[in-house]
Amino acid sequence: ALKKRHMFWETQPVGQYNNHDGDKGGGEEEQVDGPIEAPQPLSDVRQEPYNLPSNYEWCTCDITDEKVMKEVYTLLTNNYVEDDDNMFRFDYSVEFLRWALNPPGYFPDWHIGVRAKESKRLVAFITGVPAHIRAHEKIVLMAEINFLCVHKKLRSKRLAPVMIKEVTRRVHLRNIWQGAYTAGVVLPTPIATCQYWHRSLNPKKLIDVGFSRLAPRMTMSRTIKLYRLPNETVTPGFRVMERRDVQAVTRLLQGYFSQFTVAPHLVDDDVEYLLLPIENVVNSYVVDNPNSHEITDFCSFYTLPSTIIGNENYSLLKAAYSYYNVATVTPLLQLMNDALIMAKLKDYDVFNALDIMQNESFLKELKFGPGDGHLHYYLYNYRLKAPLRPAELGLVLL
Ligand SMILES: CCCCCCCCCCCCCC(=O)CSCCNC(=O)CCNC(=O)[C@H](O)C(C)(C)COP(=O)(O)OP(=O)(O)OC[C@H]1O[C@@H](n2cnc3c(N)ncnc32)[C@H](O)[C@@H]1OP(=O)(O)O
Ligand SMILES: CN(C)Cc1n[nH]c2ccc(-c3ccc(F)cc3OCCn3ccnc3)cc12
Repeated sequence: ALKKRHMFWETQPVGQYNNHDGDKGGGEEEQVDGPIEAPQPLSDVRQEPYNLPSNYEWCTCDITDEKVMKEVYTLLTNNYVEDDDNMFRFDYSVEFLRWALNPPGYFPDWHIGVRAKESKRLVAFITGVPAHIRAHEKIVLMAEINFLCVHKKLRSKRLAPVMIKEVTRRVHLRNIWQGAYTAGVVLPTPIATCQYWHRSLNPKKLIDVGFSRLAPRMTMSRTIKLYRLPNETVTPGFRVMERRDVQAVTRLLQGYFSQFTVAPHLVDDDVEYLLLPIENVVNSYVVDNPNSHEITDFCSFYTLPSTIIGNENYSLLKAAYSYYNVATVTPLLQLMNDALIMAKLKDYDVFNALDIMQNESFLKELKFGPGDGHLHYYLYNYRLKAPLRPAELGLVLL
């Protein structure tokens, strides 16, 4: 069969199919894990931005500026990722975007926009945030790339490669040479391909909007009963995470991540920033053992609604996404069921999870159903000897 050509990606330091009959390049010599290209001297990095089509200009989007954030929000809510049937489109909120783009050590000039010179309208966007990511036993400072978006009216003009080269250039100027990203599309070359799963919390709404369908021989009332959850959690000591829990949660996470081949390397400041609860952005809970007062377990989910495209009764699908969860005493199944109970109490319609980490151990039993697509994980300028199984992945990108 004809192999799909990637005229841009074949020029990039990513895993390639060298000859196009599909067998892996690299021939006989042993593939080792590690950078594909060596770092360049900073004086060799292109100093000026890449050329944009005339009538367009680069801008740096200041995420502390309310007006700019509104423009970013509006571009994304109208032009960002849709599901395969174009029924839903991610609706990242302004608070969520500010949280996602502002982690400790962030670089303002990695929040890159493209504006039309005349109207000054924001027509494209791409972001990077720095993160320490461990691959096997190596901790590498990488750029996590996200929110690549070109306005629907400017698609298929090869603008995306320019955006990618520009963010790469700015990352290089900070002496960082690796990147990490995920996408629903297949590109050269995934380090892992994961499946997403959905757990209905409000089955009636999900069926009304066409997100899910009534199972054969099931009535609506039977379906509502099937997904019903108690209105309080069952684990003794289960409570909202507080600042005083940060050190304990960091220790739990570092221990938990050590089993995965690729995982974030989080320190207290990261945990405090990423995992302390923020209303409508991220919810996190600990199990504080009532006797020992030891923090033995942790679970979290983030808030990412989707616009329901063209439905007259509902405009928004309120979705919770499983984030990081560590169970050392409480069974993971019970901990995640408590997370579902909290999500239902907070009026989410659906709870989503990838089959990464140990998630496969609870998905079916907690009545998750498989989603209709995949999420592919990628590293830039870093080769892994072999692709990973989802269970070997400990990294969640927003
Ligand atoms: C050292 C640090 C390194 C940092 C950098 C690391 C790398 C970071 C990489 C970025 C990671 C982002 C992660 C992220 O944000 C999470 S994935 C979400 C991406 N965004 C969306 O899906 C929003 C809706 N779609 C759009 O806005 C456009 O369709 C986009 C902008 C996606 C493509 O615009 P377009 O008008 O439809 O297309 P052209 O401009 O004509 O360009 C076509 C070329 O773009 C390649 N393409 C398409 N989708 C891609 C995707 N999701 N990643 C990478 N490449 C993607 C495609 O394969 C082709 O190249 P090829 O000919 O070689 O096949
Ligand atoms: C990760 N981050 C980079 C955003 C992103 N980009 N591309 C994607 C493709 C799938 C998922 C995803 C990840 C986990 C999950 F449980 C469900 C998902 O998508 C459902 C299908 N869908 C797509 C859009 N609206 C609904 C996220 C993303």
